[in-house]
Amino acid sequence: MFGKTRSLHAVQDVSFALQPGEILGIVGESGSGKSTLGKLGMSLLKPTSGAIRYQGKLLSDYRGNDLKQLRCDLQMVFQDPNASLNSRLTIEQSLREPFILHKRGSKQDQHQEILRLLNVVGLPASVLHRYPHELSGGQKQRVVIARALALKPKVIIADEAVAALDASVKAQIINLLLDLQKEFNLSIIFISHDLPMVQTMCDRVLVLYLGRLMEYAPRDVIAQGGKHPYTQALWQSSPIADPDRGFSDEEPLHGEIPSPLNPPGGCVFHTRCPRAVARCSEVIPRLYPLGPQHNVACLLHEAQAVV
Ligand SMILES: Nc1ncnc2c1ncn2[C@@H]1O[C@H](COP(=O)(O)OP(=O)(O)OP(=O)(O)O)[C@@H](O)[C@H]1O
Repeated sequence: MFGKTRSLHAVQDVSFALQPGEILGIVGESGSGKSTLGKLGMSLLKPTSGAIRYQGKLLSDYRGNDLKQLRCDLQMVFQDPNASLNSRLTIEQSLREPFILHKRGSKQDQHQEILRLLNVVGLPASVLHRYPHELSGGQKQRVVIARALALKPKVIIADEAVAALDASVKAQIINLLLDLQKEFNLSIIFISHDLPMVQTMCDRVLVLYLGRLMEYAPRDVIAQGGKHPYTQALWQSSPIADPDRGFSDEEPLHGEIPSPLNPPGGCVFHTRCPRAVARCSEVIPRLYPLGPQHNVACLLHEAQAVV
C-alpha cells in the first residue's frame, strides 16, 4: 500500500575530530547534512554505520553515571529559541529545569546558579519572572544559551543558532559564544549555511555538500577562498564576496542541490561544478591532503596531494 521504502544517506563518509577549546564550523547549503551531523554528535540520531567517540569512548557505550555526565558535557543550541523554550514557563522555571532533571543543588543554590548564568549571558535578573513572549529574539537565545551552560558543558553544538536573528543581535550572540568559549574553554561546533560568518569565528571549517565532505580546512585557507570548487562557489554566492580574495574566475552556484534520494554518481558536486571534467562523474574523489589539517575531496587536486 505504501510502496517500496527507499533509503537516503543524509551524511556519508564524514570523519573529523574536535579538539578541546576548538571552534569547528560546519557549512553547506540546505540539505547538505549539517543538522544530521550535529544530531549524531548529540546522540539524538544513531549512525547506521561508523563510530562517534567522545573522550575516546563510543557514544553508544555510555551507561549509568557516565551517560548522565555525557548528557551534561554535550549541549545543543538550536535556531529557534521559541521552539526551545516552553512558552508556559517563566524564564526562571526554564533555567531551573536542567538542575531539577540532574538533581543538582538546593532550591537556593539553583537560584544562585541561575543568577550567575544570567550574568554570564548578559541578561538582567528582571527577566526571571517573565515569559518567553515578553523577551526579544536575542534575549530568548541568550536564555537558551544560559540553559545550555547550566550543567557546565564541554561541547556546545550550535545549529544555525543565530540564523533567525537580526544582523546586530547576531553579532552580539556570536561575540557571546566566543567569550564563553574563551572563559570556559568550550569546544563549539558551529553549524551554519553562512560561510563568511563561519570563517570569521571558527578555527577550522568543514564544508559539506549532499552529505559528503568536500573540504576540511583551517580558517585562513577558507578565508582565502578555499581549494574545492564548491567552497569557492559558496564564497561567490555569498553577498559579501571579497574581490581581494583572488578567485574571480569561479562562477557562483547555479541550480538546486540534487535529491539525496538519487545523488549523482562520482563526485556528488559534479552536476553543478564549473570545473568538472569527464572523470568527475565516474570517480568518487577521496580526500586529498593539501597541507596541515587541510583535505579536499576533488580530483583537480589529486596531483598536488601531499603524500
Ligand atoms: N528524519 C529524516 N527522514 C528523512 N530524511 C531526512 C531526515 N532528516 C534529514 N533528512 C534528509 O537528509 C538530508 C540532510 O538533512 P539535514 O537537515 O541534515 O541538512 P541541513 O544541511 O542541516 O539542512 P538545513 O540547513 O535545511 O537544515 C536532507 O535531504 C533531509 O531532507
